[in-house]
Amino acid sequence: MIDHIQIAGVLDEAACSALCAEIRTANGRAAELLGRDGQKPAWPEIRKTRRATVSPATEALINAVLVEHKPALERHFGLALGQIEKPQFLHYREGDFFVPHQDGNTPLIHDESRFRKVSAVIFLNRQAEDPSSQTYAGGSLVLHGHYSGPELRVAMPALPGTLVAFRSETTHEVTPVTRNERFTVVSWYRGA
Ligand SMILES: O=C(O)CCC(=O)C(=O)O
Ligand SMILES: [Fe+2]
Repeated sequence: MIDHIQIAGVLDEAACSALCAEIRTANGRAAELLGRDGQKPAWPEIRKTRRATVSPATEALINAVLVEHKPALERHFGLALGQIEKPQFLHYREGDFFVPHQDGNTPLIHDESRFRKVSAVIFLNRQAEDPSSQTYAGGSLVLHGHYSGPELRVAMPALPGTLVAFRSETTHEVTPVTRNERFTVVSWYRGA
């Protein structure tokens, strides 16, 4: 079992569509590793995605959603959560991906990421194999089981408006997008 939680409907379909449109047209840049402002772009063999700069109102909307669902995550993971990191608004185009990685909370790495306890991803559009202008193919968020256990890979269903959260030390990846564009918002809850 890979500890995670899915909460459907944190944003409605209209809000998801509006967000996708805003991310697509907003200024953006190659996303970094760790998401630190001013950091040099990630090596393209590790992470390839565009990070958009959205309006303050949109950022406030997402912050409110992340705050609203914090108690459910605290109950699920049995953790007291504190600060929420600045959300990232991600736009994956064909060929974009993020190799298997951990977001933080690993005792081996002593950087900002050690404060991250729970990672959250909000899906903004739908993954589907049959072509439609509204959906994308590939681009699965796949959680990996702990290396010490049986080999386990669990793809998260990408439903617009669904929030998926997992412990930040969980290895996960985004497989390459093979058709169209994928939109997500990601953020991290730190320990209280
Ligand atoms: O876009 C996603 O589904 C996840 C991205 C991710 O793993 C990250 O930004 O650390
Ligand atoms: Fe991640």
